[in-house]
Amino acid sequence: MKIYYEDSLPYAAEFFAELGDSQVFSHKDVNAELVADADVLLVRSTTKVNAELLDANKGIQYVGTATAGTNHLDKAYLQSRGLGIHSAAGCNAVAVAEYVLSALFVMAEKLDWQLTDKTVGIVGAGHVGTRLSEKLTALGIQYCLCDPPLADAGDSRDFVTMDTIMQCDIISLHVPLVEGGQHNTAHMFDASRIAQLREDQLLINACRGEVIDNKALLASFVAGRELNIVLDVWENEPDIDQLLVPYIALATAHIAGHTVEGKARGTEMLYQQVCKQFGFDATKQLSDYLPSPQPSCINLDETLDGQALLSALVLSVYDIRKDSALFKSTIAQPDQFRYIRKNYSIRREFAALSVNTGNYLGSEAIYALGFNRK
Ligand SMILES: NC(=O)c1ccc[n+]([C@@H]2O[C@H](COP(=O)([O-])OP(=O)(O)OC[C@H]3O[C@@H](n4cnc5c(N)ncnc54)[C@H](O)[C@@H]3O)[C@@H](O)[C@H]2O)c1
Ligand SMILES: O=C(O)[C@H](O)[C@H](O)COP(=O)(O)O
Repeated sequence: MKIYYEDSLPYAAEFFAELGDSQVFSHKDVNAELVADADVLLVRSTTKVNAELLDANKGIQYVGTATAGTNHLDKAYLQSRGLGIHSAAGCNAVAVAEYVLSALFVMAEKLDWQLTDKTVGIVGAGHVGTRLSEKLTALGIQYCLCDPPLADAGDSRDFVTMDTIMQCDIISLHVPLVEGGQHNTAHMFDASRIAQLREDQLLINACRGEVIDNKALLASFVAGRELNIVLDVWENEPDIDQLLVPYIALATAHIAGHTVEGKARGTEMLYQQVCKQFGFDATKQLSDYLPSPQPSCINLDETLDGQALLSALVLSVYDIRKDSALFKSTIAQPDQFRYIRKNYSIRREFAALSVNTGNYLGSEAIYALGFNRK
C-alpha cells in the first residue's frame, strides 16, 4: 500500500511507516503525477484535493485531511470517485478555544474590561464553539450560542439568533466555510453586518477568512471606524490584503489550532481511520510520541487575584501578543504568511501542564480550564 502524506503532518512517519510504503511531499510540489499511484493520501489544509490532483490516479482508496476544516477538499468530486470525506473533526478545538482565551485576556486589558461583566456570542457551537463555552464557564464568563443547523437537528442546548449575537460584547466565529444554501457562512459578516458592529464590541475570527468580507472591513476602517477585531484567518490566504493588517488589534497567520497536540492529534485521527478501513490494529497512540513540556508545572503568582491572576496564567502558556507582533512586523515580506505557519513555535495545551495552586481559593476554576492538579 502506498501512503503519501504532506510534510506538515507531525509524526506521520512514526504512525504510518509500518502500514505500507510511505512517502512525504510538500504542498508546494504536489501534483497529479506525484500522487498518481497513491492508495492513501493524507493532507492538511494547504493541499487542494480535486479532479486536477486525482484524475490520473485510478486506484486511490482513502483521502484524509488532518484538519477540522474541509473546504480544501472537493467533496462532490471525492464522492463521485466513491471516496469518503475523512477529516480530523475536533483535533484542534481545544487549541482554538485557548487562542480565543488569550485574545480575550489581552483585549480585556486593552479595553479595561472585567470579562465577567461581558457576554460572548459564539457563532458555531460545534467542536471549537463547545470547548470555548466550557472554558468560559470555568472562568465565570457568560456566553450564548448561535448554531441554526444544530438547533434544527434537535441539539438540546439553548440557541439564540444572529440578531442576539450582534448585541453581545464579544463575538467569536467558529463556523465552517459554507458557500451558499440555507446556512451560508461566506461573508456572514458582509458590509451591512460590519456596519452594525459597535466600537465597544470585539469580533474574533478564528474559523475561515471568507466568513468576514475583508474588503468591507477595510473600507469601514478607512472610513474612520475604530472597531476591535482579532483575526487569525483572512480572505485569500496566503496572499492576504496587507492594507487591513495595521487596523487589526491582534493579527495572526492562521495558527489558532497549531498547538503541538492539536496538529499531532489530527495525524493520530487519520491513522485510526486508515487502520479501520484497511483492517490493521491501531497499536500506536499520540502519547507514544508527544514530548513532555518544559517546564511541565506552573506556580501561580499569588500576589495576583481574580482576572489578573487568570490572565497571567493563560498568557504564561500562550501569549497571542507575541504572535501578533511577529505577524505585524514581518507580514510585508514575500511568502511570510506561509513562512510563519511552517516555522511556528512550540505551543502546548493547558492539559499538558500542571499548576501548583498553593493556597489559591479559586483553584477549581483553574482545573476546569483544563490544567492538571499538581
Ligand atoms: N484557525 C484555526 O486554526 C482553525 C482550527 C480549527 C478549526 N477552524 C475552522 O473552524 C471551523 C469550526 O471548527 P469546528 O471543529 O468547531 O467545526 P464543527 O463542524 O465541529 O462546528 C462547526 C459548527 O458550525 C455550525 N454552523 C454551520 N453553519 C452555520 C451558520 N450559518 N451559523 C451558525 N452556525 C453554523 C455547524 O452546525 C457546526 O455545529 C472549521 O470548520 C474550520 O474551518 C480553524
Ligand atoms: O481547519 C483546521 O483544522 C485549521 O484551520 C488548521 O489549522 C488548518 O490546517 P493547516 O493549514 O494548519 O494544515
